[in-house]
Amino acid sequence: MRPSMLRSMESVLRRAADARYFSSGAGPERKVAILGAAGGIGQPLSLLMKLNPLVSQLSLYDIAGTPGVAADVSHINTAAQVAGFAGEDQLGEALKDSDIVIIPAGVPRKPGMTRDDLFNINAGIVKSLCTAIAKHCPHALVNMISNPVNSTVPIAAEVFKKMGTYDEKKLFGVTMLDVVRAKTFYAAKAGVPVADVNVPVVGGHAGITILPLFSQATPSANSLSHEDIKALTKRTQDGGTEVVEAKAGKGSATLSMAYAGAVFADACLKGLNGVPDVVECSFVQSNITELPFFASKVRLGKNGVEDIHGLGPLSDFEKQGLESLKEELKASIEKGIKFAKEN
Ligand SMILES: NC(=O)c1ccc[n+]([C@@H]2O[C@H](COP(=O)([O-])OP(=O)(O)OC[C@H]3O[C@@H](n4cnc5c(N)ncnc54)[C@H](O)[C@@H]3O)[C@@H](O)[C@H]2O)c1
Ligand SMILES: O=C(O)C[C@H](O)C(=O)O
Repeated sequence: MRPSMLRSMESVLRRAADARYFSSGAGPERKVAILGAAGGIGQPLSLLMKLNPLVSQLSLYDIAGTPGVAADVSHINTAAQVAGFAGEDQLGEALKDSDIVIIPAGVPRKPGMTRDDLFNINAGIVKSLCTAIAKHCPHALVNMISNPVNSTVPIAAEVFKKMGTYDEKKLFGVTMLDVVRAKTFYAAKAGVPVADVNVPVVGGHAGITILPLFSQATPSANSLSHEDIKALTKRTQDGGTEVVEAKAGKGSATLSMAYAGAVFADACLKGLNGVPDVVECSFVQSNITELPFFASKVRLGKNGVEDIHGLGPLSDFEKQGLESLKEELKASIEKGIKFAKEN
C-alpha cells in the first residue's frame, strides 16, 4: 500500500475514533465560562453550550441575573453541570480552572452608532475581565465577542502581557458571525445548499475591515457576476448594521451571534481535545500582513492556535479590499493598545 494511502486511512480511523470517544460522553473534563451570560448573547449562548457534549462544567457569570439563567439552563437533561455567579466577588470562582472563557460582556450598538462608539464603555469592561482571567485561569483560551473586536482583542493582549500571562496562541477575536453571514448570503445567491458552503472571511470585525473572500468560496459558483460579488461583500460587511437597524434600538445581533459563538467555542474544544484539522477564521495575533492582529483561517489544536493560514490567491477586487481596510484596522488596533497601556 502507498504511504499516502496509509496516511489517509490513518486519518479516517482517527476521526472515527474521535467520533466514538466524544459521542460516548467520555471526553476530557472541560470547563467553559461565559462572562456576560445574562445578556442578549449570553443567554442563548449559555443554552447552546449546555447542549454541547464536550462541556462538563458551564460557569455563567454576569454582574447580575445569572442565578436565574443558570437555574433555568441547568434543568436541561445534558451532561454539563451548570453554576451561576453574580457580581465581582464571585468572578474568581466563576473563572477558576476554566479551559475556555467566552466574553460577550458589554454594551451593544443602537442605530446610527459604529462599533467604535462602544469603545469607551467596553474597553474598561474587557480590561477588568481580562485582569481577572490572568489571575484565575491564565491558561484558558479566550474567545472575545465584545465590540469593538478590532480593539478589544489588542486590549486583552496588553492586559495579559502586563500580568505576565500572555500566550498569543490562546487569544481569539470571534469573527465567526461574519463567516456565518457570508455562507448564508452566498448560498442563497449561488443557489447551492448552505450546509455545503465554505467562505473564508479575513481582516477584522467592523465595516470595510470585514473582507469575505468569495473567490475562494466552495462550492464555486461561476454564475455570479462581479456585481453579485460586490453586493455580497457589502451585505456581509453591513450584516451587523442590518440587524441593529431592524432591531430599532433594542440592541444588535444576539441569536445569530450566540450560534456563531457556540460554533467557534466547539471548534476550540475539539482542538483542545486533539481532533485533527479543525480550521476556522478568527482575529488573532498574526504576521500574515504587516498588521499585528488579523483575522484569517487558523488551525485549532491542543495549544489553541496551531497554524495561521495565509490569505491564498485573491481576486483584484479582494486585493483592493485588503489594501483599503488596513488603515482603519491599524488605527483600531493601536487605539486598543494605547488604552491598555495608559489605564
Ligand atoms: N463579535 C461579534 O461578532 C459580535 C456580535 C454581536 C454582538 N457583539 C457584541 O457583544 C456585546 C454584548 O452584546 P449583547 O447584545 O449580548 O449585549 P447585552 O447588553 O444584551 O448583554 C451584555 C451583558 O454584559 C453584561 N456585563 C456588563 N458589564 C459586565 C461586566 N463587567 N462583567 C460581566 N458582565 C457584564 C451585562 O450585564 C449584560 O448582561 C456587545 O459589545 C456587542 O457589540 C459582538
Ligand atoms: O453590529 C454589531 O454591532 C454587532 C456585531 O458586531 C455584529 O456584527 O452583528
